[in-house]
Amino acid sequence: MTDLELLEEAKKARKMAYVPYSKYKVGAALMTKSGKVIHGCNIENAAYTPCNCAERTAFFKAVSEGIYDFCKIAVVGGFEEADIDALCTPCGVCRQVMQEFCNSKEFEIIMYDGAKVKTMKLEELLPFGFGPDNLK
Ligand SMILES: O=c1ccn([C@H]2C[C@H](O)[C@@H](CO)O2)c(=O)[nH]1
Ligand SMILES: [Zn+2]
Repeated sequence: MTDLELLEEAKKARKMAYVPYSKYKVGAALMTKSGKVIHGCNIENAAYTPCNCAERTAFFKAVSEGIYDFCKIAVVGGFEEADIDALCTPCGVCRQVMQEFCNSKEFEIIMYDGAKVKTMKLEELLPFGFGPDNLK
């Protein structure tokens, strides 16, 4: 699957976003090394703190099913009524979750601003990250 196709999967995932508070819908499509795609959307909460980002929804869905061989993730975000108009970069918490399960030199984050695709390695988004290797 190409990066553009994975972005299309993220757009499909975005349709499920539960965002009564921010109205900002995010979709993620997480791909494994064997080509399986796991969708995630952001899920908000009246108490705000329990809000879950689209990226973490995808990761936790996968891990809860025993899937760990992650290859890349596509992320798209934008306000409910608008299209995807600006780059939606993963928040710090989601970057940390990626660090837990992915090789930061290899794992790619694919983003889209409505016109251009931007692909970054996790290592670029989270330099000097603290992860499982630090506790070995
Ligand atoms: O990369 C991001 C950035 C934000 N959000 C969500 C969290 C919240 O529901 C809304 C506004 O921050 O967007 C994500 O899901 N992923
Ligand atoms: Zn996040």
